[in-house]
Amino acid sequence: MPGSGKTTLGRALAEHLGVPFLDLDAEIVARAGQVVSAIFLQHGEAYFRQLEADTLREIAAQAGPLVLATGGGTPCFHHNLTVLKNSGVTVWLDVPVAVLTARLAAAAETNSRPLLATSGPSEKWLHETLSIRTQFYQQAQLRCPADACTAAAVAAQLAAAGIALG
Ligand SMILES: Nc1ncnc2c1ncn2[C@@H]1O[C@H](COP(=O)(O)OP(=O)(O)OP(=O)(O)O)[C@@H](O)[C@H]1O
Ligand SMILES: O=C(O)C1=C[C@@H](O)[C@@H](O)[C@H](O)C1
Ligand SMILES: [Mg+2]
Repeated sequence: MPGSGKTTLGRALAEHLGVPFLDLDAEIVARAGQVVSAIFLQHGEAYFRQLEADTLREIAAQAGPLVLATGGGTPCFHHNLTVLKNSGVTVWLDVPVAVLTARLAAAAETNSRPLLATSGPSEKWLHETLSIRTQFYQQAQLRCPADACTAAAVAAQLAAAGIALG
């Protein structure tokens, strides 16, 4: 979900594991030459979802281990969850709406997320969206609850499950 800590944890996990980190939204922005909000505004969500699906498939086809922070909606469109499952270990950052709301509000206050400051997801949107998306998120191989979303905790889950990267 937006604000669940994908970028923060993803970067830390990549460092912990000694592999590169990629952020799918950032890759989409680099390809499109436009920020995500501008892609949505100018071309609409369907266009963004196609770009997201295409970019994901390009990354999945790359050789070499990496940690990928997806967008919040990525696993819910264009059979992307199958692509993710077939190419790596999937991790669900299971963070309650109350925590997401507090984090997103704090981030908007610092103005680091100008879009959220004006039209970011409301608590209502977060509730409705999480309830629709849970069916996808819960298919992740690993689940990391909000209070245990650390790189070391995920690495320990990977080790306990006998999953080696490479
Ligand atoms: N485990 C955590 N505990 C407390 N705060 C956290 C944690 N992880 C991330 N945060 C904070 O929550 C906010 C959102 O984190 P982050 O940007 O990593 O989330 P995201 O899932 O990548 O968001 P987005 O959907 O915008 O890409 C940031 O202000 C970050 O500092
Ligand atoms: O949750 C979502 O649907 C999204 C999350 C962002 O990471 C972006 O991928 C985009 O804004 C859509
Ligand atoms: Mg992020």
